[in-house]
Amino acid sequence: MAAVQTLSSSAVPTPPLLSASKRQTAAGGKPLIQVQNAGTANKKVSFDASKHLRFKEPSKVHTMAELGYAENRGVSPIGVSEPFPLFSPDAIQQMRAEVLGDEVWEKHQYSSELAQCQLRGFAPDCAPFVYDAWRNPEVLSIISKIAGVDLVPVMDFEIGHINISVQTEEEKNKAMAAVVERMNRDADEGEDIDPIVDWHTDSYPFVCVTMLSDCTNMIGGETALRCGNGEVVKVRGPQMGSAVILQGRYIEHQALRALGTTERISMVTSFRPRSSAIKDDTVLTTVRPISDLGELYLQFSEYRFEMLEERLRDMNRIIRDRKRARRQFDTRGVKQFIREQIAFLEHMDREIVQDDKVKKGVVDDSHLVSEDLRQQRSRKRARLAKH
Ligand SMILES: O=C(O)CCC(=O)C(=O)O
Ligand SMILES: [Fe+2]
Repeated sequence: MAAVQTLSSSAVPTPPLLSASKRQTAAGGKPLIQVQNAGTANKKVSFDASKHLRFKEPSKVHTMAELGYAENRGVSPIGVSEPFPLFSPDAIQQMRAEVLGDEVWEKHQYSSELAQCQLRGFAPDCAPFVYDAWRNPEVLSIISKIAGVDLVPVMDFEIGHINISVQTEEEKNKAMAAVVERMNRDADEGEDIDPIVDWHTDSYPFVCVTMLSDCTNMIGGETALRCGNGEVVKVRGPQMGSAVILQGRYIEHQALRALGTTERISMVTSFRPRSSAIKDDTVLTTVRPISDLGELYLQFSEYRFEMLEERLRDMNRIIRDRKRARRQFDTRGVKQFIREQIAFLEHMDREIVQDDKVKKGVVDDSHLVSEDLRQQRSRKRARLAKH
């Protein structure tokens, strides 16, 4: 097992293993979660960047090169940022009130092998504040500057994806006791067997992970990243109102389990480059089994077809301009362009899997790049099958 280092300077203890623990989440029902401090959230508030932003630059961003990856692996040389303050406490309360409303839990809750409880696709209908926040030009400009590339939300369905982990006070204490007991037995295999979100690469180029829970007493809860050389490093998780930006399509990562708190609710919004000229390696592997398929396929097709329209228009302009300038037709260049667009369409055809072939909650292994993580996953499957 590779050594684990911490990228951040702050001393965050490693969340150790819990042998037989089962994180309690809302599988099916809505847990009791404190939604608001008296009154704020009942008022309908519109997102206003001048009131709701508390942005401060991250202390550091780590490049792909620093993580041991080639600079041209992704769509930007930036790999991951340290956590940075983004939204005001009022904004977070407003987001919590929208996200934790009954309608969202009834209509938009999903669960998969990778993560036990997620809320998805609710923002346009049920969470106008969340929806507007992530489409706000000032917010997009902040995210883009840190990411090193101009970004837009990948599609409406992915605005405000929520990962939920909740436990009662009693479960929290039990989990802590189990960890202490395990540490005494010194049985650290270096593997978090009950992470909040297991090892994966994201389906989309960039994510912004925003914390909606109070993490003052949280132990763990960081993001583990796998470097180019196989080493595992950790980035400090964000505090309430803070965020982390990660080029998650190109870096295997895992959201480590959090101890010492009764809830960890994170909001993960996914982004793609604004420019249609930049490659779009988006896949639907991790999201197909936890989505309204019709909605996901429609939005994926819509933005990819728009990209294609723009690319074709741009290419037409180029060939007409050459003609006007009395230059020869660029046969080689145009053929290359055609091949790239064929590959672009073939990629779409592969990602849009027939509805009856998609199993709810079941993710295959194509989101894992490294052989040892694939093996770790099959060991875990075997272990779960026994219980
Ligand atoms: O909850 C988090 O910290 C983010 C987890 C993650 O990597 C994901 O949802 O893709
Ligand atoms: Fe992720």
